Amino acid sequence: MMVSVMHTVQEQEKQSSNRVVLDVRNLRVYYATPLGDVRAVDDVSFQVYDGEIVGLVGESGCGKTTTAMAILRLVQPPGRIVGGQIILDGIDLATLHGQALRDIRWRKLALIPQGAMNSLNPVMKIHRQIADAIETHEGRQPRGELKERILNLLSTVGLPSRVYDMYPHELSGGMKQRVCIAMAIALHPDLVIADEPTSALDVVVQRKVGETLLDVKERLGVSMIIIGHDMGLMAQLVDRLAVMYAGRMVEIAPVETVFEEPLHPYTQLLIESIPSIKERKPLKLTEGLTHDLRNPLPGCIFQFRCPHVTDHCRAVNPPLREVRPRHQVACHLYE
Ligand SMILES: Nc1ncnc2c1ncn2[C@@H]1O[C@H](COP(=O)(O)OP(=O)(O)OP(=O)(O)O)[C@@H](O)[C@H]1O
Repeated sequence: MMVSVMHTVQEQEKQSSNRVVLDVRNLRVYYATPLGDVRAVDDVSFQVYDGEIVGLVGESGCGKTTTAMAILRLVQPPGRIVGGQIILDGIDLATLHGQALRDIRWRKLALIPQGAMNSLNPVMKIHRQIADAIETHEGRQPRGELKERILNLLSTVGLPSRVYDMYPHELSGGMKQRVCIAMAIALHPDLVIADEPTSALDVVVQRKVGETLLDVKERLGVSMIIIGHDMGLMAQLVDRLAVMYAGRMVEIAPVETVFEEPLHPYTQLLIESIPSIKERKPLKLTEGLTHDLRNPLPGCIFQFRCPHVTDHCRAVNPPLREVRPRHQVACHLYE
């Protein structure tokens, strides 16, 4: 009997983790410039499952932040969403405007922006800032309940209750970043997007903030997209890694697969370039030509740096294809 109950619970968990929370389809975001449109995000598709952390990686300028801002519908001019769907719990955010969009933000979808911890208000106590985030969306709350809720949030992100009455300057960088995480989860969103949540923190604190994010995911079951460069931190944190290159998604796979058996030549070079103290390896990934994002040539975007390039790669852009469950790659080598 006990076994069958446990089995049922496991089955339910398995089923719930098969639920797609966010489905990004063929997203295109361009920035208008005097020399033509920069295709910062070009036909990007990926899914985030319930209770999953997806890490978004790729070199500077490949379109990670633009993808995140587009999901939140926060792309600023000269940027604009040119096409695609951003389906969150069955609603296409790309079609929403005004109040409908404001209702979704924070309640269903929360952002921890790059450098969030430095934008806390220096003259406002922590509890007031978290209270503001709650009351802006839910209206005024009874004092006692609000206090209890804020203390609960602080405890969820591993902060002591004395932080409630403190000012930002009294907190370390890691503590401030935890306050930002508390604000992001205050309204129980389904999905949190964190843009480089550990940059500007020292290594030990980075790991601690990483642990806090994992803990929040496990306790609240919230799904997350974490943008970053640090592959070590990604290995610690994420379930799947999504690798972007020059505005395109080139591979998305379970994190162990990315480290052990990367398929896309760019992912392979990215993994081979991770420094190791045991084995001093030469840097495989050279700086090099990419497509001009304003004037992309036909074919694969990685053709100029790819060690396996063929004429077919120069002529035809490989679409993202599923090679195994939850593992997709955009490369002609795997057709
Ligand atoms: N306002 C703008 N006008 C023109 N091009 C822009 C603008 N903002 C971003 N871009 C271009 O869009 C592309 C994607 O930028 P984005 O900031 O999304 O990359 P990223 O991967 O997040 O980089 P980083 O890791 O440095 O934050 C880049 O080529 C960038 O130069």
